[in-house]
Amino acid sequence: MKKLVRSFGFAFKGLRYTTTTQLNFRIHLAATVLAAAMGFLLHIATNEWLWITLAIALVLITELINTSIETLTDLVSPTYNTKAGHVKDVCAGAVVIAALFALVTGLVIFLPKLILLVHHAA
Ligand SMILES: Nc1ncnc2c1ncn2[C@@H]1O[C@H](COP(=O)(O)OP(=O)(O)OP(=O)(O)O)[C@@H](O)[C@H]1O
Repeated sequence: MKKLVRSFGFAFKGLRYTTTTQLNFRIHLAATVLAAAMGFLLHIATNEWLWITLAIALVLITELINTSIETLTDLVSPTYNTKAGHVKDVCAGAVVIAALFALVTGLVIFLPKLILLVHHAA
């Protein structure tokens, strides 16, 4: 049990490190809060919550892995190296794919509801 608590402590240390050092992660967290607020305000359905949660998790997880691999790359290759560049670029590509998935998911779920809201208000 003590070991489990310690592991959670390390995991939160990693989350804190990423939050304090990575602007992109903070932006993703802000987007998470915005999406959750919109979800509550627009009363989205259970299956829509699942899609939004999946999109949020994918973006945050890829950003965490990206930060981890970036840090490791800097440790292994502090000077310029073409392969180190590729490693970082590929990781950044994974984050972009996740972010695009989140964008499409958000648009598909929120846009029709927002359009309806605007129509009703007009
Ligand atoms: N050691 C290196 N050798 C070759 N190219 C590198 C190296 N370090 C970085 N690069 C190139 O510069 C780009 C940006 O690297 P950097 O480490 O600044 O990532 P970043 O996404 O800006 O990180 P951060 O999220 O910390 O701002 C990489 O994607 C890669 O193309």
